[in-house]
Parts: sequence; structure tokens; C-alpha cells
Amino acid sequence: MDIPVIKIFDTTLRDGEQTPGVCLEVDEKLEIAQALAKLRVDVIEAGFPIASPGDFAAVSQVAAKIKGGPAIAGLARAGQKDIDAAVNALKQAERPRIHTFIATSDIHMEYKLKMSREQVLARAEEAVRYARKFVEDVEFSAEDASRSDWDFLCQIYTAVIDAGASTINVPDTVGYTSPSEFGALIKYIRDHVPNIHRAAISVHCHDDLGMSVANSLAAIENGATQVECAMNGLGERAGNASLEEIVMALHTRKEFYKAETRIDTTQIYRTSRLVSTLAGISVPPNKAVVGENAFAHESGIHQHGVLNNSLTYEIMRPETVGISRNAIVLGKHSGRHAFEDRLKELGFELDSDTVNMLFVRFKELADRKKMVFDRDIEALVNEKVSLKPEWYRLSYHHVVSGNQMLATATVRLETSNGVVEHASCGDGPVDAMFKAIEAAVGFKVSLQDYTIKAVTSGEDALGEAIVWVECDDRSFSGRGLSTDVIEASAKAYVGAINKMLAVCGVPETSNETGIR
Ligand SMILES: CC(=O)SCCNC(=O)CCNC(=O)[C@H](O)C(C)(C)COP(=O)(O)OP(=O)(O)OC[C@H]1O[C@@H](n2cnc3c(N)ncnc32)[C@H](O)[C@@H]1OP(=O)(O)O
Ligand SMILES: CC(C)C(=O)C(=O)O
Ligand SMILES: [Mg+2]
Repeated sequence: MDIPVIKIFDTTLRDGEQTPGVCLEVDEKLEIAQALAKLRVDVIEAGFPIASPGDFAAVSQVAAKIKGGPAIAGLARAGQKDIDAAVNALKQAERPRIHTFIATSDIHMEYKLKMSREQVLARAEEAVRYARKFVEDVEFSAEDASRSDWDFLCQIYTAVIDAGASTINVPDTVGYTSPSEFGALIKYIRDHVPNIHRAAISVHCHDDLGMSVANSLAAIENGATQVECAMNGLGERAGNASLEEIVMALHTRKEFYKAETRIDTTQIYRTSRLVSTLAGISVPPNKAVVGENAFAHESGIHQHGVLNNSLTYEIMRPETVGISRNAIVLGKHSGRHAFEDRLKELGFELDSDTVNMLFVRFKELADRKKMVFDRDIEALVNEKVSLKPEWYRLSYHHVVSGNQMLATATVRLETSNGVVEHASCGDGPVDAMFKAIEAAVGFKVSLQDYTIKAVTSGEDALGEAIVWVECDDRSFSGRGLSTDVIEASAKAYVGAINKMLAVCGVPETSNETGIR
């Protein structure tokens, strides 16, 4: 018997970007799209083209650059303007998909759309028919399907399939359903939509009650053949169903679900790290599949079992998701071959200029650290990805602090006009550093959030700082990496300021015009 292949529709770049505080730039979206193509997802939802010029540009770039693999989807409300924007953004896609949607629950229709059932039905049909004039692959979503009247849902799905939709999506928009209820809904749709054999059934689950993955799997058990999900479970509110969890559930329990995906599971971990770095959202250590502890064993009885046979306490092998267990330790005496080899093992295919640049950074790091771990290397590579044109570059810093003195920081920033240097006092070394940087750039910076964590363990661990700053109601993140946490913090702050200036422009009070 042939095992059905479940399509993975990745929405990291669309619903994932709706994670509060996340704002990906065009080149960052492209970098993630390339990783998703390597992961072999079936569809990349690249954005919502009418939403902003940046989203339009990102969908266009992804459509132009990602070839020979996934279909590229653009989201559109059920209206001609939105569909026209999606059509234009997807012009260069090899396999464009228009994803149009309208809400079908009574609460959404009455209070949000202010439309009757008849109007929503007519609008959905019109939108699908209009989209089909431009592309063959049209997906229709009934937003808030899980809180909609089941017979109305079946009526609208029948109508949109007749109008040309090749995929009908059943979203649990607010994460309200439960596995048995959602499974029954999918079965009901299969039994009550007469033309359902002409369309694929997709599901799109949110995690408000922590059941998005369980609900998606229940839908698969009842005949859904596409799941919409996001890397690291990013998405609106509590997020979408996590791609890595759905894929690894199907992979690990293939004999139970009797379904598989086309995903190259060895790319999962690398993609997860890239998304976490570029989105500025850390992965919790206890996160399934990609968390730091997902394959770590703390207690003696478990360690004993794992040493005898790892399957005693591991249902998946770390290598299957791309986490290397390599015993070769890289350090200051390691050479280029070992370094290049490790990059390849970690799934990075980089040109020789990039490898050369990274090797220099690796040696600098190895001078400051006894051992360089895989996660240090991933951090170096992902930092390379997020390098942006800079207005300001940190060239020197000095901090004095103690428990009975006022912390004082001095910074020197390079700009196109030369250097600018300032000193400030603060409530602790990081505050003093941030104040010195603010004085150096010459304008007030609105700090939203600041986190620091160790990338690896040990006293010489690489520290990763993430800083969020705000301007014109938009948030910008910066990331800094160093064995010195104050330096990591300063780099992250300057990085966030650079990103902010690229979008909001340089305030008049600025000391310098900056470097570009
Ligand atoms: C469940 C989801 O995740 S849906 C996707 C959600 N994502 C986003 O909203 C991110 C991008 N959104 C945006 O940038 C903006 O909301 C835009 C550009 C889409 C629209 O902006 P605005 O025109 O300023 O409208 P605003 O967002 O305030 O309100 C939404 C409008 O769309 C209408 N609308 C909402 N969903 C739909 C739909 N599926 N089909 C047709 N109209 C819809 C609402 O009724 C409202 O109409 P009104 O302006 O006539 O009252
Ligand atoms: C646009 C739709 C599919 C959506 O994101 C939702 O309903 O959650
Ligand atoms: Mg959603």
C-alpha cells in the first residue's frame, strides 16, 4: 500500500512574522526561504503582498529566487485589490499559489466583516474565480473554521471548489478546537462536500491551548493531506503548529500515522537556528525536537540506559534532525580542513570567501575560548547572515564597574566622518554602555527589550545578547555575540540602532551621518 505524502505548507514568513515584535527584512526572508527550500517544504507562504511595500518586495524576491522546488504562496483577502497585489508579487514564481481567505464564523461575520452568510459565500466564490484567471493553484481558507457552523462551512467549500480552488484550508484560527473534535470536523467535510475529491484538504492550527500539533495530527488521521505550520512554532499570539514537531511525529510514528512527508529532516535544526536568530526569538531549552535539552540526559538512570543503547531514552536520533554528536573538538589548534568539514556536517554550504571570513572569526574566537562547539559555529554563521550595512560600528569599549562605585563606560564608534567617542555613567555596566552609545550617536534610543544568554556552556561560553529598540511604532532587533557579555550587549545595541536607522532614517540630532 502506498503511504500518503502529507504536504508541508510553511508559513514562517507570513503567519510566523505575525509573532508580536518580529519584523523580517527582505534579505532575511530570502535567507529563510532558501533554508526552507533546502528543507524541502512543499509550499512557502512568503507574505501578504498588499500588507506593505516590504512584504510585497519579499514575496517578489522569494518568487524570483526560489526555483525548482516549493510552490510560492501569497496571501490575499477575498477582494480584487489584494489578489492583484498577490498576482503581481508572484509574477516570477515558477509555481505561484494564491491563498485567499474570508472568515466564516458568525462572530467574525457579524462583528468584523459586517456581512451576512450569503454575502460571505458570494465573496469567497468571486475571489476564487478571480484568482483562477491568473493562476491554476488557488487555496481558499475559511478563517475561524473551527468556530463556524459545519453545514455553512461545507456549503462554502463546495462553492469554492466549483469556482476552481484546488486546496481548501480549515483553520483553527484561535486555537479553540481539540483533537477529537477537529478530527471529526475533517471527516464531516469529507463526507458532506460532494466535490471534495477535486481539492486537497489543508489545516492551519494555532497553539492558544497548546494543542496545535495534536489537532493537526488528528486532522491527518482523518484525511487532511496538507498541514500549515511554522518553524519553531512562530506565529500570531501563541503561534502556529510547529513544523519540526509535526514532521518528526510523522517520521517517528510512520507505522501509526501511515503517512510521510518530503522533508529532509537533517535540515531541521539548522533551519530552526537560522529562524531563531533572524527573528530574534530564542528557542526554549525544553522545546521538542530543536530545544537545547531535546537530546540531553541529566539523570544517572537515563545516562546509564543511553550509554548502553541510546534508544532506551531517545525516540529520535539527534543526527536525524541535524544535531551532530561529533566528538572532534575544535579549538585554537584546529586547521581549515577540520573547520570546513564541520561546517559541511552542520549543513552549511558556503562559498570560499565566506568560509575564509568565518575561519578568521573562528580563530579569533578560539583564542578566547578553550573549545569551540557546534553551537558557537552556528552562531558565527548566523551572525554572518544577519550582517547589515552599518551606520555605526563599535571599534572600542571600556567599562569600569563594581559593587561600591558608579559604573562608567567609554565607547568609540566608527562612522563615515571618522570616529566619535563618549563616556557615560549608568546603573550597572550594561546601562552605562548603552548610555555611552546613545551619547555617541547623539539621539535618544527607545529600548524595548534586552536579553542575554550563553550560547554554549562553560566559563568561557559565547554570550548572545538580543536587543530590541523602537521607532515609529516599529521594533528592530540587534544581536551581538562575544565571550565578553558587555561587548555582546554593545554590539547588539549598535546593531539594533543600525537596523532602525535603515528604516526610520537618521534623526536630525545625530552626531554623525554614519557609515554605509
Ligand atoms: C487570521 C490571519 O492571520 S489573517 C492575516 C492577518 N495578517 C495581517 O493582518 C497582517 C497584514 N495586515 C495589514 O497590513 C492590514 O491589516 C491590511 C493592509 C491587510 C489592511 O489594512 P487596512 O485597510 O488599514 O484595514 P484594517 O486592517 O484596519 O481592517 C481590515 C479590513 O479588512 C476587512 N477584511 C478582513 N478580512 C477580510 C477578508 N478575508 N476578506 C475581505 N475583507 C476582509 C475588514 O472587514 C476590514 O475592512 P474595512 O476597512 O472595510 O472595515
Ligand atoms: C489566513 C488564515 C489561514 C490564518 O492565518 C488563520 O486563520 O489563522
Ligand atoms: Mg493563522
